[in-house]
Amino acid sequence: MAVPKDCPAPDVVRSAYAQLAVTDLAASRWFWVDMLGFHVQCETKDALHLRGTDELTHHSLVLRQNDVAALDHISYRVRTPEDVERAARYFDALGCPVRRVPAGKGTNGVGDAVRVVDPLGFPVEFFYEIERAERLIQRYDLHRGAQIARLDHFNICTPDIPAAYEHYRGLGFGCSETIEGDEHELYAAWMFRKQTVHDVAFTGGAGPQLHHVGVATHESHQVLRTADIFGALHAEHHIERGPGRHGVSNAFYVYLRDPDGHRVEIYTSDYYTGDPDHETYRWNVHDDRRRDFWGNAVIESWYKEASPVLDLDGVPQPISATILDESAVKVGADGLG
Ligand SMILES: O=S(=O)(O)c1ccc(O)c(O)c1
Ligand SMILES: [Fe+2]
Repeated sequence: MAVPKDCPAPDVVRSAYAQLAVTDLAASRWFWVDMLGFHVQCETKDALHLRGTDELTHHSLVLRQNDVAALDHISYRVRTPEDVERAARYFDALGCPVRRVPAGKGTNGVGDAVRVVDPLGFPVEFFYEIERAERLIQRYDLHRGAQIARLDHFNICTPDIPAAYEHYRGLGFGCSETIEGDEHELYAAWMFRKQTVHDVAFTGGAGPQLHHVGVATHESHQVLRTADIFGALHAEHHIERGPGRHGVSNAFYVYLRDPDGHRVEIYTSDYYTGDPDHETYRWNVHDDRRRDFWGNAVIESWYKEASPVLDLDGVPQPISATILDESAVKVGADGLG
């Protein structure tokens, strides 16, 4: 994937928010607010703007009423207002669809933004300005459900993992971990701008599709509590995978599916990646501990199901078949192959 020579990449600070199109806003409110404990920063007749207890900006998740369940866009915050225009020029030079979204014309609370369909087919927004929000870190009286602290990452399904890796390297992302074959074929990668394991990760599969949104809690007992709450309310069918310990990232996790099937990971206890010479940790695809450190199998829906994505006009995008994914090789504990 070529990197434009005379168009510097925008300086991405972090994964900032995901905007999900949902078919029943009330049912989604039950899942994301009542059960998971996201805080409602702003509610309109057709959208909810939510955030975690540690987040000081307007939102990290937007749920928008729509006739189709899909990803509206993922969004990265950039370091300066000038980086918003840099993003427009960079993606324009890549030949991608680019749309400038002035403050007030896009997502509530967000200032001037640029939305693109990136070379992998994903709708992605870059912004700098966003409304500030009240500090809730020590409002323990308001911490409920899973006690979500903040958005941590996006995981995207794409048929060409090496192309995804090259695209995000071009945006200046580091690579913390990979899953590779015996000849170093790339099956998955975790990439970062903030100094943790990832802001974005790639799962081999038909794409472009959103695999999941990863949200962080402070401690593993909150991951366990999430599973207990869903069990207590006989909503256990929303639990898809885990709780467990990841090999990659070392995080403690549980995956849930929301009423539309959007996947969310409750995730905690990964690690620091901020040194300039941070080295990528490489897992072999045949290592049964890579996805679950205790060797537990990964349910097939986790590999095969994901959310479609919309283009800049809200039209669902076609998905292309996989070039190479883990199910193409015997992967032991996953029970695939
Ligand atoms: O299942 S993996 O250990 O590969 C994994 C690691 C980190 C994640 O955020 C994830 O979703 C999945
Ligand atoms: Fe994840």
